[in-house]
Amino acid sequence: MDSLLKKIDVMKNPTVVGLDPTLEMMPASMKAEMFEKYGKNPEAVGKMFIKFNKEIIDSVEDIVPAVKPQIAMYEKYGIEGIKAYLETIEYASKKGMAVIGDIKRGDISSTAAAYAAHIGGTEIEGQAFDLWKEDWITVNPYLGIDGIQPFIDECNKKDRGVFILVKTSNPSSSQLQDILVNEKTIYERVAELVAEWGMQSMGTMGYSRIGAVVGATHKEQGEKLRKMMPHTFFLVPGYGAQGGTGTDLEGFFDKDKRGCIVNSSRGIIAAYKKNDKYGENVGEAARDAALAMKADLQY
Ligand SMILES: O=C(O)c1cc(=O)[nH]c(=O)n1[C@@H]1O[C@H](COP(=O)(O)O)[C@@H](O)[C@H]1O
Repeated sequence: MDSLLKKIDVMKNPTVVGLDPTLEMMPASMKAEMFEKYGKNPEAVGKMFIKFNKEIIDSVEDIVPAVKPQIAMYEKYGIEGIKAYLETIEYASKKGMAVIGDIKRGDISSTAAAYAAHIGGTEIEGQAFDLWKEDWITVNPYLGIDGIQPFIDECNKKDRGVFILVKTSNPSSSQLQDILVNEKTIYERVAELVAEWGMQSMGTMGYSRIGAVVGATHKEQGEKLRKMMPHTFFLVPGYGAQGGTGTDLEGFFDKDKRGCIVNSSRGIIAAYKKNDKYGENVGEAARDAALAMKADLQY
């Protein structure tokens, strides 16, 4: 936790660039080059994603503290996609960026323990393998603490962290998360549990390594959750493409303007498509969009 907070402080920028590439997002010349070299197949798409992500990372590494690759975008292309996911993580880590693996796992304890290899690595005959190398991952709390504890244990051992879904950014999040039970919504109850679970794992800067996902599209709920969870760090998706703005997020931060890292994926990585002046210059457009986001958050 402390290292992510320090990176944010040093860069004076509480944002994370979401690496959610799609085939449709790839520049035409990159598509043509990779299809020509590898054929029209998953390998070509994997190579495009690596090249595209590296361009983005190179263009923002000095102004943005973290990236959040969304594993679904890579899993869509099978093993070749996963290779691109892993190479992206390795590249971002080498550049000193924090990596939040958006994997949203959650299952019974024995299965969660296997998924926890994302954080803790895996062991074969006494030999340790750190296969995934994410610093943080996202997890789903629907199964309760036995689906979460294996991740917390590995985070505590390896000095890594998790963000647990509390109030998600999507329009139908209210369908389950806002149901009232004994005068509290489900998401408030989850928030209480996440805050309690986080007490096992406090850093030295006032925040736990057990964080919460709170959507930028829910201004009032975010403000309420900040008050309910003073030691829980928030991953805040939903900025930009989903409608969240800087002013919506003022109450998500604490009084020192800490406590959040705000994600934008399409709004940054596909910014080149929004203005003809960029042509296929993915990196320059991403940098400009990342700087505009920082300014919008008044950092
Ligand atoms: O856990 C997440 O990151 C997440 C939680 C949530 O409530 N809403 C949400 O949009 N996300 C992820 O954040 C990213 C948002 O992408 P953009 O809408 O393109 O900025 C996607 O990878 C989503 O899967």
